[in-house]
Amino acid sequence: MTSHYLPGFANHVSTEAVPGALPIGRNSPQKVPFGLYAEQLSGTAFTVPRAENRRSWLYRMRPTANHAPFARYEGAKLLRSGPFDEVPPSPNRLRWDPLPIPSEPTDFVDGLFTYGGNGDVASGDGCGIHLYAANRSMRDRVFFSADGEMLILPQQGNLRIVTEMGVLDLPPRHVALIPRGVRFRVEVDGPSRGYVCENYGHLFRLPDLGPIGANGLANPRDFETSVAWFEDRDEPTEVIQKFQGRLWTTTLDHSPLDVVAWHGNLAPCRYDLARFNTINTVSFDHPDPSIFTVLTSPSDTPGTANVDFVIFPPRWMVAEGTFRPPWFHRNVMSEYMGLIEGAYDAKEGGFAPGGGSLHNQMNGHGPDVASYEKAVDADLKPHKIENTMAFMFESRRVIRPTRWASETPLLQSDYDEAWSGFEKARLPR
Ligand SMILES: O=C(O)Cc1cc(O)ccc1O
Ligand SMILES: [Fe+2]
Repeated sequence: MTSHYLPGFANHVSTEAVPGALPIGRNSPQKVPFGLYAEQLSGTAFTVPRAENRRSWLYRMRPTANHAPFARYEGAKLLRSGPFDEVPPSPNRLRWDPLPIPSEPTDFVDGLFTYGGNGDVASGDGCGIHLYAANRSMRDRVFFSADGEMLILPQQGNLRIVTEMGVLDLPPRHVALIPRGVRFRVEVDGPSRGYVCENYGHLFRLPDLGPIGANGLANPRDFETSVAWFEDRDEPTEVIQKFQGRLWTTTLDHSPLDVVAWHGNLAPCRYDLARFNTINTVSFDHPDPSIFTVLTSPSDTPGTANVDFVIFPPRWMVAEGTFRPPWFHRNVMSEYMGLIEGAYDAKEGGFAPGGGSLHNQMNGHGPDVASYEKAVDADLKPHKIENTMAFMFESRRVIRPTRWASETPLLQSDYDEAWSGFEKARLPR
């Protein structure tokens, strides 16, 4: 199996795995080539403005509609959805050690652990924040979320995400975006761990660039969209769906990854975070982290994101007369952070790849004592931060941890110590 890609973010593309499979000039001809079945998959309401409208037409070997009833699925026991009301949301700064790789055979679906989230799947806003830890590929089963699109960030292990609309190879430092409803299986090549943002709200899009201009940050051409690929496999295949926060299962007598051709602007894509054109100060002061936004899911209030996906990539630090790491702050937005590799410049210890932290609305955080002292004493020569890739899911709504995330021994009980022991300022007498 080879994977190929088409360049661009949310472009209108046409792709066929068998020449002649894609109808020309109309979406739903009386007779589809080869007896394929035409199916529209919409990601936005039909009548949203054209610039926001996302949908694709799929041409498949059997209609999706042909299935037995779904019954409740009892795996993935720690997967949760909004509303997140198992425990009162904590104002405390929380940090978790890396999620261990399971010792039992576990695939991507059963290896999903929800740390928290906000909003509500029923009203279509907010997000769920999950980690996965898996050691085997999904076999004879596929998954989809009817509750939101899934942003997947591997931290350890290469993923191959085999979807209805093509194949994405996804090593660490890449991100994949799988539209709501698209069925996929995740194949692993060994112990695998990573982060998932399940976005219940408006679809992720590239942020506006304002005075930055027409280029910069994540450039559209660097997103890679899958091309049509299918399997003609008449073997029992389980379909697990997440619907209104719960998992459901049914079994088909064939693989539903049978889309021979498709066209449209709603499709899985991937992006190599190394392509991010990082923009930062060349004078003084540490900019607001919005300068590092890769993708944003807007809310209905302009500039106030349902979720921003933000990265802290390798970059030159050149600011003069400046405290260079992130400053102390209390924000109206809430922040979940994870680490793909290396270390983060605001934390000298305790924030490890595969771990995570949560800093909720109005609760003070910033550099720990050790990174503060190091930065205050630093010789401010140009300096390159290398071998690092932290990220943030930042949201207008408080991120409410799940019961599991609030009670797991992975939660660091001493996290507040990161900010204890700062010397009192000395005022002139
Ligand atoms: O480390 C954090 O808390 C994230 C963060 C980074 C930054 O550069 C500025 C503000 C901010 O919240
Ligand atoms: Fe922060």
